[in-house]
Amino acid sequence: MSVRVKICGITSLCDARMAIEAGADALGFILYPGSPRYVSPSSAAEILEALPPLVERVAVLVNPTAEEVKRIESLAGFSAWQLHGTESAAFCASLRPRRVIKAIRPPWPDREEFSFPSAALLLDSPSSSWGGSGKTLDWSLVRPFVERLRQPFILSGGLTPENASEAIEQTHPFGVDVASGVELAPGKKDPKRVWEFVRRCKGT
Ligand SMILES: O=C(O)c1ccccc1NCC(=O)[C@H](O)[C@H](O)COP(=O)(O)O
Repeated sequence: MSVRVKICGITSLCDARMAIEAGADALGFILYPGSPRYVSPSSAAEILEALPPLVERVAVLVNPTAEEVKRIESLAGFSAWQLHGTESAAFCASLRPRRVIKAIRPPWPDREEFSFPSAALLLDSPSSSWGGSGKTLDWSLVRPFVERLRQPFILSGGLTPENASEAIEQTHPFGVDVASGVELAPGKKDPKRVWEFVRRCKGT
């Protein structure tokens, strides 16, 4: 099975279409106003409405309230919810039956904590910002942690077209996620790097 690829930090329809054409399985929209890749829920909604089917549409949030999730849900057709802050396992579980992707960073939390079936874990690198840091995760920390996980995991943190193959070989993720490694500038994707990233990840 080829590795699923999520291109994160999409801010325009043009970049969304380009990433899908390149072979991305999922697109991430950062609804956190502090991010240089911020897109408002209403702008994201316009992009989502113009997209073809069979593409995962991921809302990326930092410490949202349940009301905020409901408000965004009423505006835009997201298919998964990526939580990038300090959300508890109980909060993630409270969002069921929505599909939740919980971002975590080393030192890893107790693996039992996030083992409910609707969740995937996204392993990101330690950083002083919430995400999109471009810092590479120490891949040697991954296998010992994921060995007994019951759900799939997504590798992220400093992935690029140049290091993607090695990262996948070392960690065997279900999926990979990239933001800054395929950009011309924060919030603007580089088509050449997106295509090359997907090609390296899927081995095509
Ligand atoms: O990218 C951001 O600006 C961001 C801000 C706040 C929360 C999450 C954010 N990004 C989420 C992602 O899924 C990134 O792809 C992930 O952190 C990896 O980023 P990068 O190291 O730049 O590939």
